[in-house]
Amino acid sequence: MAKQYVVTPSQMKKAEAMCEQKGTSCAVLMRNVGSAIALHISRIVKPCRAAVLVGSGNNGGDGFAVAHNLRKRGFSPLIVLVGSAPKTDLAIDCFNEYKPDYEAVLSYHDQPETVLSELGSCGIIIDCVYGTGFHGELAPPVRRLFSYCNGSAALRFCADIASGCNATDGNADEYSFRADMTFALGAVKTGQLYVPCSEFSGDIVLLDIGISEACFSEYDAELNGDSLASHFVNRSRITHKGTFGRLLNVSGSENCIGAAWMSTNAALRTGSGLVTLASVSEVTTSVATSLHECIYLPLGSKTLTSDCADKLCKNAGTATAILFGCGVGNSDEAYRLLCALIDNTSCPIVIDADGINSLAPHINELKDNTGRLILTPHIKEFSRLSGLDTDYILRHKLSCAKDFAVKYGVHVLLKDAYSVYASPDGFTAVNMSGNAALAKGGSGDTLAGTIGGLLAQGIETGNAVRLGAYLFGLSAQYAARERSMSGILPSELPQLYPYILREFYGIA
Ligand SMILES: NC(=O)C1=CN([C@@H]2O[C@H](COP(=O)(O)OP(=O)(O)OC[C@H]3O[C@@H](n4cnc5c(N)ncnc54)[C@H](OP(=O)(O)O)[C@@H]3O)[C@@H](O)[C@H]2O)[C@@H](O)CC1
Ligand SMILES: Nc1ncnc2c1ncn2[C@@H]1O[C@H](COP(=O)(O)OP(=O)(O)O)[C@@H](O)[C@H]1O
Repeated sequence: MAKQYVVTPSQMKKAEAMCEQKGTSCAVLMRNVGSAIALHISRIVKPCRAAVLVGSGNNGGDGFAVAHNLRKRGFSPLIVLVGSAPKTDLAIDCFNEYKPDYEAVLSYHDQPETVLSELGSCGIIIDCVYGTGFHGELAPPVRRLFSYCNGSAALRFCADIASGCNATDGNADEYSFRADMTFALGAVKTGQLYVPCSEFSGDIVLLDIGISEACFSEYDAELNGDSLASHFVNRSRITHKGTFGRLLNVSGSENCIGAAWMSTNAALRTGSGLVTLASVSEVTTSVATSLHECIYLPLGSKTLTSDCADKLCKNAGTATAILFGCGVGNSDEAYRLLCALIDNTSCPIVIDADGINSLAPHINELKDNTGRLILTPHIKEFSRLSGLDTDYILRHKLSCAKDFAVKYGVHVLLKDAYSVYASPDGFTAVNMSGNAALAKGGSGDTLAGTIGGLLAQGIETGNAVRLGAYLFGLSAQYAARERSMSGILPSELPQLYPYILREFYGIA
């Protein structure tokens, strides 16, 4: 299972050049693009009339190869030249080679009205107008074309990146092509992680086009992927519960009982040997009615206070990981409890939700052994921690997470539709598993419990955080295979972990 990357267009060019040096030409890559995209489309759409919008560069060249391969799969491809005829040698060669396969070739410049009317009878539209070479703004006629496409009932796909979007910074012309699905070619492009480009991209599917891992000498981030499953703890025969670690979960308060339930449930489902829930008695009593494998440590009533620090720290002595903060309430008391745990333990501590909020005003007081702290903020929480504006964070997620992690010596999982992990030494990875089913209260609690449960089993910190985020996202995708995303609940997802691990990775 090869590593996959997030790259800028210039880093991609270097990878393509390296690929050529290793013996695979760009002409071959372009043909690989054609077959990979056509195969993927044919798995989700029945053969139909397909409009392929092509530009004059190599993204357009991809379009000629896609049309040729769609034809082989029973589609009827209509080529629409947007702008001038193909200009690059690669694109010209592809066009000439595959010309006989096309139902027709129309020039949008010469016959705009004919093109718009023909588009109306196409079941799918594939945008191969501009790829990583796009710069500036769309010309008014192209805006008109894309507005028409964006309003049509056809299923819309993009080759590499939605036309009108900048592949480096994610800026986009407001009339950019709006895809249901974008096929990122060889690597995800950095701009696709950022709004507004991410909003034009639909689902991003990364396609292998034959550029090997070794060709990527430079990249902005690694992508979380299936290889992370190898970090899952092997359950060999001669083991006992102590073999699989002990998580102390300090979560919940009178009004947030569910946060404690969801995080504890998720931790149990990762295979953690022992999970203790420390919370106010209303929470422990309530959670105990439905989670039977957990141990409970009741601490006072209504909300957690620093009065229980001694009792908590005594219990924390045997923990192999701690989760602090889901639904504990944002207060100085919570901060003091967190400090007591940091001062009196040496295991990794996941700090989530109100743990983050109560830490935020004191972030500059963090000192020494911070390398074992894992902060899992969503964008707003990260804004509180860093003082940065949420719009700025959304457009600079990679550098924001990385700079913060390095500055404070902590691990960060900056959560969003595409979450960013950054380690204290500046390594960054992006998680793209998941879907909009996760856009619900309780997802963060479930994820925090997942990461806590994995950490407790002794998985190296960065790997545990990345594996937790990846597995959690996969569970949402798995659930959405049979059910609508709207009604899938975060609390239901951990029960899918064992199925995913068995079905996809053969993990016992
Ligand atoms: N190299 C490889 O090995 C492989 C590359 N691959 C594919 O190549 C893509 C990159 O191709 P690329 O570099 O040719 O750029 P591309 O995105 O087609 O656009 C360039 C054209 O658009 C034009 N243009 C730009 N902005 C404009 C504007 N606002 N308004 C109007 N025109 C504008 C620009 O004009 P110019 O800047 O010259 O004025 C030029 O004509 C990449 O995304 C992937 O799909 C794959 O096949 C895998 C192998
Ligand atoms: N559209 C989406 N696509 C993928 N993941 C999402 C999406 N929306 C939310 N998530 C994930 O759901 C989680 C939400 O976390 P958070 O906002 O802390 O939830 P809560 O505090 O309500 O429990 C994060 O892991 C985030 O990555």
